[in-house]
Amino acid sequence: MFSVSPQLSTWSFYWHRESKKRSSSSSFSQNVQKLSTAAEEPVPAYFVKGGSVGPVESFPIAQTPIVDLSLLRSVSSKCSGKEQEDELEKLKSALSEWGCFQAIGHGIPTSFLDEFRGIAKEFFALPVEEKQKYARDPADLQGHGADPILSNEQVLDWSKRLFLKLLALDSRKLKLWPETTAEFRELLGEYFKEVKSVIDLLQKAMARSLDMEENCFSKKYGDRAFMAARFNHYPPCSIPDFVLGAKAHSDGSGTTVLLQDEEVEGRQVLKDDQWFRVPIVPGAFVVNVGDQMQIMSNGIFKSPPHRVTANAQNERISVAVFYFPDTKTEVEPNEGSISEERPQMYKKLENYAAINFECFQSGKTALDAVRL
Ligand SMILES: O=C(O)CCC(=O)C(=O)O
Ligand SMILES: [Fe+2]
Repeated sequence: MFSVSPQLSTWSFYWHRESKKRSSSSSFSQNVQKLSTAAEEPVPAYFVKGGSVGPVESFPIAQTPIVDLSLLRSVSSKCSGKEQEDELEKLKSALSEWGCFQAIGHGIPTSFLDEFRGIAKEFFALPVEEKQKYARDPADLQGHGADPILSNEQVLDWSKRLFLKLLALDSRKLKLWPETTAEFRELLGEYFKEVKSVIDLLQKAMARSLDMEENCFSKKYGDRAFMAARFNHYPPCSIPDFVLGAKAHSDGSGTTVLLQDEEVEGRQVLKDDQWFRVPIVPGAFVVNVGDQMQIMSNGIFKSPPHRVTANAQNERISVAVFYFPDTKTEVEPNEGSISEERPQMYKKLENYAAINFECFQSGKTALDAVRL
């Protein structure tokens, strides 16, 4: 029905090891990019398998819950214990039914989010030669460009990305942080701090919503947790029904926090074999569970397949921040999520990104491969 590919950032851990093997497919990639940019028309390498995706309007709108993060902070004069319990319940049902929700009440001013989107738009609007200064090296994952191409059969995404690591601090490659707009570096540094504190709050709230010790998830991320930002740019596309801005995938992260375009829709989420359009909620983040949180919660929280449709008239941007456990910490279902009715579903594992990558190469789904 759909294929789930590993989220791009999970490839980073394998990039150096695998890059030598891929010189022929990376020249294929460059040729495809040149061809499609020159003609501004998607070439067949972008066509989704199985024909038309269908007109976007034919998909229902997702009634994903809206969770107010201000009610999840420790009980204060702002809310009663009962209000907090209700919001935790809403969070739990959102993550177990949809695997995602719209987060409001995060405390980050809308004006700051608008400014942040603005610098992303400014970057993508730069002339090709300017963006080239921040190009992804074929042997690396950080920088600007298209997704790495691992095989000639891979269907390409109608998008360009700027991928930058944020954590561990020593993995940042500042020379790839654009200097083209004066504030880019400063705003990204600020955005990182804000989103990190939202994620820290969420890890605790997710644990509490399952009646578990509030640090049981966060401590699994280890001393060298991995965090990265992916700025996505989806240009207009002349044949939107036959091309995807991002093909169906689940994120290999623990948690992903996404800032959507403020005007142009495009994200879809899969629930009960049906694709739904994710609406734009002004000032909200879309938060989704990644595969590793599905494992840590013993399958209670779902890592939802999602994708991005193409648009004939408008460009779209989004910024995803992924938070991953340290590759060396052991990830396994938390004890509190295992019971007689819900026996342990997943193995204890290290470096899920590696497993995800190997599975992708052999056409398997990583979450299935790590199931007991
Ligand atoms: O642009 C979007 O809405 C989704 C992007 C996404 O799924 C990703 O970057 O992993
Ligand atoms: Fe994603």
